[in-house]
Amino acid sequence: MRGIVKRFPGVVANDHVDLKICRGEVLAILGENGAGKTTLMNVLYGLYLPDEGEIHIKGRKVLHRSPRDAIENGVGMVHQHFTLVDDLTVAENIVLGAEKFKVFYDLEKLAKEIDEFMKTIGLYVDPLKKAYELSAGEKQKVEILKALYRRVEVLILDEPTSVLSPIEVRELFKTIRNLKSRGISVVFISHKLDEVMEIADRIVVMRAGKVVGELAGHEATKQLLATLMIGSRAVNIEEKFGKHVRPAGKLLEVVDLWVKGDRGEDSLKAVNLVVRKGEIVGVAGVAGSGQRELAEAIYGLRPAWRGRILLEGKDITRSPTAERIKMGVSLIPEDRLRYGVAAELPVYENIYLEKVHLEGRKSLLDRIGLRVLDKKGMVDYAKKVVEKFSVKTPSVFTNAGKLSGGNIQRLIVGRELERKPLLVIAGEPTAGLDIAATNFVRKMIVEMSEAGAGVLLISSDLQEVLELSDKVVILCNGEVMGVFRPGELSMEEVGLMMSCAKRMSKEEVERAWGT
Ligand SMILES: Nc1ncnc2c1ncn2[C@@H]1O[C@H](COP(=O)(O)OP(=O)(O)OP(=O)(O)O)[C@@H](O)[C@H]1O
Repeated sequence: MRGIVKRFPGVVANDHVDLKICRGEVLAILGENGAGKTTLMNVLYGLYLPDEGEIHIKGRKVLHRSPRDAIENGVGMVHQHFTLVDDLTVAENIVLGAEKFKVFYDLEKLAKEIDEFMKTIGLYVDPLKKAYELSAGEKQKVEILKALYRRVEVLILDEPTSVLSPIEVRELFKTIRNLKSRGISVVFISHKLDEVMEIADRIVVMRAGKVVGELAGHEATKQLLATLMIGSRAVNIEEKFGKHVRPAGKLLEVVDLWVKGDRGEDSLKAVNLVVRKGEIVGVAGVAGSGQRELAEAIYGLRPAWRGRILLEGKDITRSPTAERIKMGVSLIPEDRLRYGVAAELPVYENIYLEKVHLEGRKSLLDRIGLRVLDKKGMVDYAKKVVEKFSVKTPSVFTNAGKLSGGNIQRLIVGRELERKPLLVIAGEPTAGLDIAATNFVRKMIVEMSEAGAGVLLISSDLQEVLELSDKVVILCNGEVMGVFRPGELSMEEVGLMMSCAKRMSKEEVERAWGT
């Protein structure tokens, strides 16, 4: 890629970028939120036409007007948000849209063909499973297989590990090494320095739309990478967050909670849970163990068919979400693009969304159902949140969907924390955030708890859960496997519980909640 320039209203996302990708290498692209990584790869993948610059593949100048052009030229991309069709099988998803795909086909024959294809690649998912039955790791495998089926030679993975459990990350790395040995080039976008240093042959660092540094994987140190990414500003890459407050009375109590998942299965079974004022309770588990359903049930987005949810002793099991918000419950949803923002609304309206519930019915007009919004007040408030949480956006009038992934996350975290909730349900609050923003959000969460709020911290980053939480609960298959304080169990025991291979007795769990 030579001299790539891509401008959006108010920002130069890529500012004369040169980038070389060699055959059979793993190239990592690092950079702070909004540095321009995804834009550059979207240009390569034909999602955006650059304003200036050229792309050459194997010495030939190409023009990628659409992903179809890119795929034809051997470039594939797996986005952070998967694009599989839920109701189709793995085999159908892999061939869907490929040139060889026919409208009429024999599913069994197709499955057999795909079965063989997967075996030659060394990457396997049951071809007859429906996409909705797959775990995040399996979905990602299917996305990779989909690209490989189209014979791509360059595979772009945008933050591929942010949705994976530690075991799935190991598997992905095995896959990447396997692809490399077959001469396929992998572009790896990530914020996790350990992962980048482990897997990358070469690392390119971007800052404010420009490439500011390049080094070989084996030369990299965390400090070096952080300095390149952030420039002269100092950043503490291993910042620790100690908590100095003792949890007080019960804030949230979940009693014998049973909740159905999207497919009617029991995704939470007899879950008991207590969050005290000033306490951070971490929820750990392999993705898809019931974490999302737990968050949604407490926030009122998913009904409980058995059990009770109490907030400060008041039964809110059947209360609508709006009422829970008024009572001080706040949610940072894990699927931020789908549930976190209204992409077509400007930043300021997104920030104000929940405050509308909070302010109640003030005027007469309000009471007859006509709400008068104070636009200047909304804009001023949004500006304050944007500044405090360093949301990078051309202005508060820009549509939220136009922000980079990390900046959307900052917006949501800012909106939720700024209204000083009583209970914060934080789903993957630091996924996709750069080092500075991760530190900032962790610090905010600790500060909120120190100010007396209760926090339910749901995170697939086990290190994060162990570091921040007063107590940790492990979910597997929708059941509580254990409750403990960080340090009380070995990592091995934690791992066994995460895979349902070990569970604490009922009495032990009850005792742990009681303390
Ligand atoms: N479709 C778009 N319209 C307007 N602005 C955009 C669009 N896509 C990206 N931008 C802007 O371009 C800049 C670079 O965004 P990009 O998504 O490439 O960053 P990134 O390095 O991938 O960040 P992150 O780590 O947060 O995902 C940001 O300021 C973003 O707001």
